[in-house]
Amino acid sequence: MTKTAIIPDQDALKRVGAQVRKRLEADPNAYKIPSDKAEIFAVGDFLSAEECQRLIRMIDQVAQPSQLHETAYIAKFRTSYSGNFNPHDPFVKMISRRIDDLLDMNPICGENIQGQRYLPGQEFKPHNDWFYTDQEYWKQERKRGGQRCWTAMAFLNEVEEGGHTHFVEVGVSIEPKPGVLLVWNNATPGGVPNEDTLHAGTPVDKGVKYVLTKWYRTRKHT
Ligand SMILES: O=C(O)CCC(=O)C(=O)O
Ligand SMILES: [Fe+2]
Repeated sequence: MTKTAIIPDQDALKRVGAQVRKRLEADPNAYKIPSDKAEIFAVGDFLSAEECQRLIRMIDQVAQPSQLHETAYIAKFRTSYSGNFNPHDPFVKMISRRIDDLLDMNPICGENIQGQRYLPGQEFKPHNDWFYTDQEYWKQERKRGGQRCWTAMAFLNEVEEGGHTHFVEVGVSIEPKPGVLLVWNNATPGGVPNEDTLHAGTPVDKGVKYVLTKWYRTRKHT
């Protein structure tokens, strides 16, 4: 007897994949990283130096109270500080909309933008941004917008040493450059969560690293 695996949100992943790909491929500012394993694009100067500074200050403000807490977390899976920006802040809204427009993504599918700060020694170990649909948490996430389709991540500063975004299976390691936005499809063109999007924020060896991340769902995020 043959068994056909059901891939949750496959049709939507396929459709949104095609929509965003079309937009990015037509954008002269979006550089496609050569790979047949995953669709990854880089957009230079997506954020101005002033915008990066302002976002860094916002991350520092929200990160302050958890500083003691976060040093105790070193050596775990995701050792950086992370927190949501205020989604009602006009400046955050403007940046968020600009990302929606760049990707031609429906704004209702976007999660709140997250800020992250990595101090020396901190990292985000290899992971996929898409959800494992055989896990307990999927029961919730399925109802909250479903599978994650695209990720947009911006580097906000120069890091003295380390802190790359390393796509382990694709074999590319991207060095933080302020204002650069990385965008990738978490699924294959056929709408299946793509194992080859496995990526890490490698340990910061020297300096501090600030990034923002916006994940998109295939359906309305709630
Ligand atoms: O900091 C990085 O380079 C990676 C961040 C990341 O993977 C994420 O926010 O999902
Ligand atoms: Fe990630």
